[in-house]
Amino acid sequence: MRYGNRDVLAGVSFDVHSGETLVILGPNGAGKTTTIEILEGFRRRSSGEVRVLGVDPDHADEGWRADIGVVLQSWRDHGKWRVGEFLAYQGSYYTPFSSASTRRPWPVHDLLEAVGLADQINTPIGRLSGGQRRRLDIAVGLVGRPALILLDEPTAGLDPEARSEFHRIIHTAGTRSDTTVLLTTHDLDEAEILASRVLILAGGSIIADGTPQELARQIAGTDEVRWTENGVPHARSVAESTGFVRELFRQNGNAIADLEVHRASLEDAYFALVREAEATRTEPVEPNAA
Ligand SMILES: Nc1ncnc2c1ncn2[C@@H]1O[C@H](COP(=O)(O)OP(=O)(O)OP(=O)(O)O)[C@@H](O)[C@H]1O
Repeated sequence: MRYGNRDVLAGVSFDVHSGETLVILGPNGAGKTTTIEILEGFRRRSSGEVRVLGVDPDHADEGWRADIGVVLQSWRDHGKWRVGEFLAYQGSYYTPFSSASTRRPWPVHDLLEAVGLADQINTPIGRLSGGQRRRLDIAVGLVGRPALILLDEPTAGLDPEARSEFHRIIHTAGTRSDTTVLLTTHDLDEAEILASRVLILAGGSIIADGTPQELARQIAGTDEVRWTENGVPHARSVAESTGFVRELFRQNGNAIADLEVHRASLEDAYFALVREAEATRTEPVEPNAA
């Protein structure tokens, strides 16, 4: 993707498999929204190949669109509509695309129940709180029971309870078991909870691609195990903490107390990778002649 003479995405190449939850991480301006918008068909790429559910999004038809759910960073304003009637209206678009295997749309009452907005069914959208509004955005993304759902920062502005409800919705609530989810977030804990795979974008390129565990191990390398033995503190960095702890207990289980295992986290990996990518992009500074 190029704006003017500036490439904002270059050499970005990845596959997403059916049923996967792919989380795209990256600093501000990395190109996450641009990537999602190209996949949605909202933005025309400058060059390259894209197939989404087997179709080029730049030449897709209504049937393709009905298979895709979208949650944008912010939805257009429909302040005077009531929540229930707005969802029924959005859902009616999907009726012609209903089949025996995928009943469309998702009935309004059930969907509002699933996203925690059942009590707001008659509330005008303009009177929803920010978090309730975000739940509605998510409901709009799900109303067609999509095969693929694309979400741009879906949990921005949600309180911790709403956030964890959202995680539950993404995992289960009525979505098809083979639903593929692609989402962007700045929340590394969320990525660790949701992702079957993580892509890290920085400066318009993919700098990492793997499961959260693979990325954490690849970068941070080791787990930290701490314990006391007969009251004496010990600490050890090990590659595989489960086996180490098993052996520790086998050898001297009764003397061991205060066991703590700190596993290498996605957060450790994320910061290490982004720092490395940013360092290699920085122009070398001329040494001072003095
Ligand atoms: N219409 C546009 N014209 C020119 N440049 C643009 C346009 N839209 C986006 N960009 C640039 O493309 C780059 C990628 O932007 P994008 O919004 O995809 O990043 P992002 O990773 O989603 O960022 P954030 O985390 O802040 O949402 C940025 O440098 C941005 O300034």
